[in-house]
Amino acid sequence: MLGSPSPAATTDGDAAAAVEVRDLRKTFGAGPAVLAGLSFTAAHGRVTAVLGPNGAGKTTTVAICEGLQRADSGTVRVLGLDPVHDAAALRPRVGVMLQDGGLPTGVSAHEALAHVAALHTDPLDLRALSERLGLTSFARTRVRRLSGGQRQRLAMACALVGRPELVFLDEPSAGLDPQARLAVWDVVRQVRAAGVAVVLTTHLMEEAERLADDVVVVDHGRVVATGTPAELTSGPAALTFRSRPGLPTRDLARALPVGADVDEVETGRYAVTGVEVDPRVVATVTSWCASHDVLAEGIGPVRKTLEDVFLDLTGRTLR
Ligand SMILES: Nc1ncnc2c1ncn2[C@@H]1O[C@H](COP(=O)(O)OP(=O)(O)OP(=O)(O)O)[C@@H](O)[C@H]1O
Repeated sequence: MLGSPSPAATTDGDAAAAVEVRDLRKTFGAGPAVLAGLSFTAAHGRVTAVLGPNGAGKTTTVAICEGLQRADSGTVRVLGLDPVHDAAALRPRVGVMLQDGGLPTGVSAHEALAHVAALHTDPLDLRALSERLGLTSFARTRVRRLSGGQRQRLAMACALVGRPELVFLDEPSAGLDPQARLAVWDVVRQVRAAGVAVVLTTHLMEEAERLADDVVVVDHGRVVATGTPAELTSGPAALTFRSRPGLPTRDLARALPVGADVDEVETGRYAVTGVEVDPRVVATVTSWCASHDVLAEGIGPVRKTLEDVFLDLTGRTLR
């Protein structure tokens, strides 16, 4: 099976987390704290997606877990080991896909992958892996001539070829076309099914929603929410409907139970929030519309998406 961890690999107890990060703090020079007490765990055999606005500290956190950077304080255990002191022991057990690829540029894509495979005792079958990730059509192309998306896929193959127990994927589908993205998601699901822990960063809410078992939302160097996508989006639904623009929303809110808010969320689209959407609330909105000669179309409850939750947690201001 694609991605089955090397039989030679040993796991430090199933109960222990694959990654355990406690109270990480990091400041670069005289700048503000990039990590301000960040803690999370990632479990074996699950996909953990780390989300956060630009500059939130995701890449820095992952780089510390990979042993590429050091925190000022806090603890990190990766497969029960210290990523800096135990780097040699972790190297064959952890796959890393960096945002900038970190690949040799003067060799062909196939040579680069074969080189990484040769560093491992029981690498995956290169042909099967290349086919899964669609590398075959550019296997003879020099890495420096690859497109961004081709390079991404090659970097992912290099991260997986050694049958790691844990793999870090930094924005694995950034810049990929829809076909390649689906191929990458399939591969992630396969390695998870083989028991591999996957920690990925992403800006794609759809990716997190469809792929992640656990989501960690980071902002300003701290974790602001964790949970499964279902848990994070399980809050009360909004009642939405379409009608003519400019309805007197305050007047409608006054007709509803205390705590209800009514907003025109986009031109001619309204959302009632702040109250449980029950039949009485729907009836109140409908009868208010009737008494104001307002036709409400498509009225019904709508659950929050992960993007709604993300924007609620991290705000709408550009970073
Ligand atoms: N080597 C460095 N020297 C100085 N500042 C740095 C360094 N590396 C990261 N930073 C700063 O740390 C902050 C967090 O960066 P990081 O790359 O971890 O964010 P991120 O959440 O991965 O963002 P993005 O989504 O844009 O990739 C940023 O403000 C960045 O400028």
